[in-house]
Amino acid sequence: MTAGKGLEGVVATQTAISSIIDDTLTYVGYNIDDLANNASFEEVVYLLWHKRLPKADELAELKQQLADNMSVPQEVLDQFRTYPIKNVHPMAALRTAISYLGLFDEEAEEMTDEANYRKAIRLQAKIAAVVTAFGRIRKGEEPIQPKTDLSYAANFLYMLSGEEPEDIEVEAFNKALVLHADHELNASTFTARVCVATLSDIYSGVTAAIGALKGPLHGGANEQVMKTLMEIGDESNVESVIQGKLDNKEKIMGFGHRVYRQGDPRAKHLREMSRKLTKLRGEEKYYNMSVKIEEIVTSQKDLPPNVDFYSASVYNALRIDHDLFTPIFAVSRVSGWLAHILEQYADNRLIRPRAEYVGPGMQQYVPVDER
Ligand SMILES: CC(=O)SCCNC(=O)CCNC(=O)[C@H](O)C(C)(C)COP(=O)(O)OP(=O)(O)OC[C@H]1O[C@@H](n2cnc3c(N)ncnc32)[C@H](O)[C@@H]1OP(=O)(O)O
Ligand SMILES: O=C([O-])CC(=O)C(=O)O
Repeated sequence: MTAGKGLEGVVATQTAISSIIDDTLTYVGYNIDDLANNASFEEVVYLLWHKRLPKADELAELKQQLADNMSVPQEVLDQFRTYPIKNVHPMAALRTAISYLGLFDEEAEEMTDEANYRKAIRLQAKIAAVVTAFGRIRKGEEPIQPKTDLSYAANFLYMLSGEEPEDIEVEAFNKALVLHADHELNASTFTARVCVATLSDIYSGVTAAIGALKGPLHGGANEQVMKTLMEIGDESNVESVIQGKLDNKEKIMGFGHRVYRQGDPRAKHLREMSRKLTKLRGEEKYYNMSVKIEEIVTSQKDLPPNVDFYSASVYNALRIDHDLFTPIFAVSRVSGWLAHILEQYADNRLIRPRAEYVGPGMQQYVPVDER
């Protein structure tokens, strides 16, 4: 029997990295609420890659390795200045940059566990530098070198703005990174696993995953949520704009989910961060508009917000350009992609399902001048 068009409900592999059971999300058995409230992003990276939480010295070592590996070859930065068209989307630039980075990695084709782990560290470190450098270079600003004494979350914000972030900004950004790190067999992770199951290399797997994350039905939704908030503009317009979209059968970005039915457990953490940060900035309208949208969509369509919905107003309050929201998702999710890539290599089988043929029956070839 043919599976549903979107493979809904199909269990395509086994994983020990994360699970969604009865709308509860866990990373290696730890509830996402616990991790969001307590863990640093670096701890989560370690957890996903080693399937256990790090001891203090192991965490310190990983933090050091990430900080030490953030520099990016000059050639990768220089190519950001060469695009023939204006307004290249940062996800397109990121996809190219990660693929290009592979050309500077002496171990790119080395398939041992040790080499793959070293590449995972390099990719996790460099992706933050790539996204922040692109965000600056396109505005005519120079990239900023990371500070080795800052956390991963703080370094990202520092490399983007050039200013050391406040504690609350680091808290919000760290939480967002923790919440986006992994999510079972979502579309981009599945893409990464399919790619490396051919025994292709890590750079190919991550590049493919970035392409899948870019779309607005997946990671690209966070930028679209901000677009909706900007279009609404003012709290008084929420009802008319959202009702208009629903009447037109348009999707409201940041709502609905393929797996969650009662709601995405990550959304409440981002909602609370959005409340706090927008208040601090005197920009409560983005939070208030979001809450109103949630009320309308939940009551009319019975669709709760997903992780992308409140992350938009959080990143906006962190003064991040709207088209960098999805690259930030990739900065976090690469940790999950890498964990899944390593898990796939460890027990590999080519992923190659079948398709049910629904085209014409047998036909006779007719030469072109007789057609
Ligand atoms: C990190 C992430 O990837 S989270 C998801 C991010 N994506 C988005 O926020 C984009 C908006 N949401 C969507 O497009 C969808 O909810 C998806 C793609 C996430 C999940 O889609 P599916 O599991 O395929 O749900 P499906 O499309 O079957 O939706 C069921 C019904 O709800 C409707 N629906 C689903 N999402 C929305 C939405 N955001 N706004 C309005 N209606 C919606 C569908 O139109 C459909 O209605 P119908 O039965 O009358 O045709
Ligand atoms: O799991 C999914 O389909 C999408 C999602 O929420 C994620 O990737 O975080």
